[in-house]
Amino acid sequence: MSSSKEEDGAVPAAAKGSWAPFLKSIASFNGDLASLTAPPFILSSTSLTEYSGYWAEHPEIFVAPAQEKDPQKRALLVLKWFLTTLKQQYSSRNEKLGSEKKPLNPFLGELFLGKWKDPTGKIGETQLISEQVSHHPPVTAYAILNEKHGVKLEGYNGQKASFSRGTISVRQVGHAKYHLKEFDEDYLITLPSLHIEGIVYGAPYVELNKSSTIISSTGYVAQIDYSGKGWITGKKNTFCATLKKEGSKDILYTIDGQWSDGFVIKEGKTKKELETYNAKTTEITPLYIAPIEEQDPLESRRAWAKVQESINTGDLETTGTEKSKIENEQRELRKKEKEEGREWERRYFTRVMDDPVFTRLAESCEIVAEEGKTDGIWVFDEKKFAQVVEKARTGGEAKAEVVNTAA
Ligand SMILES: CC(C)CCC[C@@H](C)[C@H]1CC[C@H]2[C@@H]3[C@@H](O)C=C4C[C@@H](O)CC[C@]4(C)[C@H]3CC[C@]12C
Repeated sequence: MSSSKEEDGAVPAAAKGSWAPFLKSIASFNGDLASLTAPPFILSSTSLTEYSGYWAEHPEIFVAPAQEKDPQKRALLVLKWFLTTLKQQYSSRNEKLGSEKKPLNPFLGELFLGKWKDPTGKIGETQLISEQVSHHPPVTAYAILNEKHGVKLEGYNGQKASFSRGTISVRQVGHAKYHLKEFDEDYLITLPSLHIEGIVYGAPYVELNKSSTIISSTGYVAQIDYSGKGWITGKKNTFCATLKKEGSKDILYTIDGQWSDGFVIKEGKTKKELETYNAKTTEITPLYIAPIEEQDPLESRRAWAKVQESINTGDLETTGTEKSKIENEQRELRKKEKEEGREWERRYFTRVMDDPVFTRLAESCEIVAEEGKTDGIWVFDEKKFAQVVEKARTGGEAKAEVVNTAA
């Protein structure tokens, strides 16, 4: 874990009294991030269901592999896309809001829906479907679809946390699958574990740990090793990735850099520089979502509207009251379901015990055993999706759209 003097005094003066008791409380933390009572200045008004959108904030990079005929170069483009998502996933709150924040804990069935439009017509529309498929333990499932290029990303994500030596360590449970229709090609993406730095200074930020992997059905394996700023050497958010053919020691490509800053792609043998990527200057495409009044009552921004407004204005009393209203409503729903002997029907996802694509690709890495612990695998249910699309079509629910301006 790193430390620096510049982080001293990061806790806002008015909040200083609440940070020490918070530090004490996390020392006896039980691993359930949702149950952490964080001081108000560290609360975000964004629900965790929104985080699924970080996978495709550069739609042109998301669909680029679909336009590449060479399987080796395609595997490289998938790795490149994955690396470009890291800045958004893990440091965007820090940059926008001044520090990492604690997101709103989504309720079961919560939805976050949107699309990235494409006025050029070259990329086509990319659609986001994110749904909270479990509340205890919290699990968010997502699908990101681009019909024009036949690209589909689906996955799910939960977190297991622990506290030791002044930091919160988080292991991500779940995985993502990237599918290219034209080549009938799949990529299994494992999720990096992370820890929160800067907690003692009241300026939390995320650092990624160890390594993660991308395995393709065409036999390419990418390994990404993460490291951070140490006491003496190293830069924050550093990584070093390699792409190899499965079973071979030859490195086809290397990609090195800082995921929050930029990286360089080089050819393995010759070390010839092929491309550089600047994470700071590459603009994101804003997600378009329906205006609140036209959203489904289960959609995140509509359901949490009052809580979000009160967090943003610092009205703690209303935050508490409005949050309790949602929690009580949820408790009532679960009670009723139990009495009636039924389970909440997920709108877009289904839990399966065996996913052939996952099993085939996971065989060559260590994640199979881990997945067993998640009590099944959440998959995007095309049938359910088709039914929702049909219902919207016949019901004539044309939704107007606005730019997503939230932090
Ligand atoms: C700030 C701290 C004191 C409270 C703890 C907040 C904790 C629950 C947050 C902090 C970072 C969050 C990660 C976030 O970095 C990015 C992602 C990637 C996304 O695809 C899935 C969610 C996840 C893992 C967030 C989970 C909630 C975390 C750990």
